[in-house]
Amino acid sequence: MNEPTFKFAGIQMLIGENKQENIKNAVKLIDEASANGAVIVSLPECFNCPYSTGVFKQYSESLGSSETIDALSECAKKNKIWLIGGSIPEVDKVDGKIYNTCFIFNPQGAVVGRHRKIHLFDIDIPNKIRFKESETLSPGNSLTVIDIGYCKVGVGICYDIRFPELAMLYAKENCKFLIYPGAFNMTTGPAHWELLQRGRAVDNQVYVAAISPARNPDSTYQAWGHSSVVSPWGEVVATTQHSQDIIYTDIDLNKVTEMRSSIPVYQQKRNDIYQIINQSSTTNNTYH
Ligand SMILES: NC(=O)CC(=O)C(=O)O
Repeated sequence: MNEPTFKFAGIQMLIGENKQENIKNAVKLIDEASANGAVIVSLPECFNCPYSTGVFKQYSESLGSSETIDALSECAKKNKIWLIGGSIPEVDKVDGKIYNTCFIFNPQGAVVGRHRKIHLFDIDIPNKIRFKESETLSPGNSLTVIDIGYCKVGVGICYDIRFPELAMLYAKENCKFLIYPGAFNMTTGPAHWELLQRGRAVDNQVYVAAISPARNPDSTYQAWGHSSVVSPWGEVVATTQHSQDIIYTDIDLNKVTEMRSSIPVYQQKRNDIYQIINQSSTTNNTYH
């Protein structure tokens, strides 16, 4: 077996209320990750604004007139890296709806993917946390698969990780690496963050990365942090605590092949009993 290995970096950045400062911080940390050899880098969910339904509209931007997208495009091009641009509140120029959107850039700086969070984070855990993204956001309707040359990568945003069907569809599309910019909190983070990543990784025999903001004591939403990468075997191969940090790991595609040949669940699926079907258009390559 001689599959390629490549370096991934996840940026666990501190996010505040000042959009320009957030963008500046993101660019500085991406430059650092690239200088340390990362060829693919991911930012966290809502990296240019506070994670709060009350402010998404005010911070929202559209492709074609977005200082955030322009800065990320320039940064990907300068560093010649693949960039999974966390997420930002995106307003659609045609329908006016706001989405929680991850823009993805190739090493030439072109937007090659746009993942709009499919499953909105609507939860109510009595006396702990109530959050309703659907108060201001609309859900996306398609999967996002990017071929980065080394392998195909499937992208989800935060709550999307709770839906095994999405990860299974990505595996069916032959993705070997799933990346979820996310922002779990102090209630769900300790309970589910790592468990879900390990579950998605082992079920689908893929690498899984989940990249969080750093915890900001001044924020109304306290992010769990603990950005991590999990191998197809289910081991946590990179992680951190809750402060600003960059995590690095070598994504060794031999590990995917080894796992798939030693425990061949894909050949053992009982498609005569159950099936998982993609009913969306897998990727939408026309952006406005
Ligand atoms: N923020 C999210 O979308 C999801 C989350 O925090 C959770 O599922 O828990």
